[in-house]
Amino acid sequence: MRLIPLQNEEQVSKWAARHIADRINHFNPTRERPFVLGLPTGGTPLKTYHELIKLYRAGEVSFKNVVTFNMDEYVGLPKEHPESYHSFMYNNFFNHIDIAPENINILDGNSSDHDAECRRYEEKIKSYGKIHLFMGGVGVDGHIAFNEPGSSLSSRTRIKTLNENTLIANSRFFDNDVNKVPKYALTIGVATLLEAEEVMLLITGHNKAQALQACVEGCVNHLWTVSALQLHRHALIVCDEPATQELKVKTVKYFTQLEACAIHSVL
Ligand SMILES: O=P(O)(O)OC[C@H]1O[C@](O)(CO)[C@@H](O)[C@@H]1O
Repeated sequence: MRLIPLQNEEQVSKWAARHIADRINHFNPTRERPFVLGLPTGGTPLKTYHELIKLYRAGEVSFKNVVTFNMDEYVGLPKEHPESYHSFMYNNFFNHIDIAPENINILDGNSSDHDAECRRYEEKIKSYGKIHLFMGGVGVDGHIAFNEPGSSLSSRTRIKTLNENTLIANSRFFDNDVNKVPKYALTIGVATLLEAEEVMLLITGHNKAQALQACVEGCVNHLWTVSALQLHRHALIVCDEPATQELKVKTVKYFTQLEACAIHSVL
């Protein structure tokens, strides 16, 4: 695991956007051999999307030969709803870059057969071989994608019931009315995420400090599904100072020193 402790959200988003652009450029994708990028929604990655758009406009990265897979989508919310993850992704990212529409993959939360939709998604990922880089965030309770506490660490893409913490946290996007938040979502599984070649999580803010601690210092535990990242060969956590509040000083120092002198293998 690499932990990149930075000062603030702005530094986190610039670092993460630069990392994604570097990975794409180093891969040198073509139509026949695209770069496959996994993407999240939520408040945390918003600034990273802004930074990626800036890099695209500056000619420093192109998404022409990039295929994307989103982590999750609410069940039963029309695609056109302003809070659907479809709307989020198009409004905040896809409409501003040169990605081909046919290269965008988002789970359909309105399909008539959710199990079949989840199987189709897994198959589609497999058809590209693997996801090269999956960016993610984390819930206050340590969930990755919508893998709520207690989710199997070997789970695949499926329908999940959202727990009360998540409904309350996400009610900020639904007029602060918890009853307006969809109760279910389709989500990639923990195992689906772990199969990506590299996983980069953005963890910012005081309210994510316990999740970061569980991820870096805790035991691998299904109650904090983010801790499954410890099983990944190339897990990368980019965090700000407020998120490190629950980590030991020794832990932060250790990872800071490592970054100062490490030689990173090329994936
Ligand atoms: O960044 P936020 O808004 O705190 O969201 C936390 C997490 O909740 C989810 O939206 C649920 O999937 C994740 O994708 C996200 O990382």
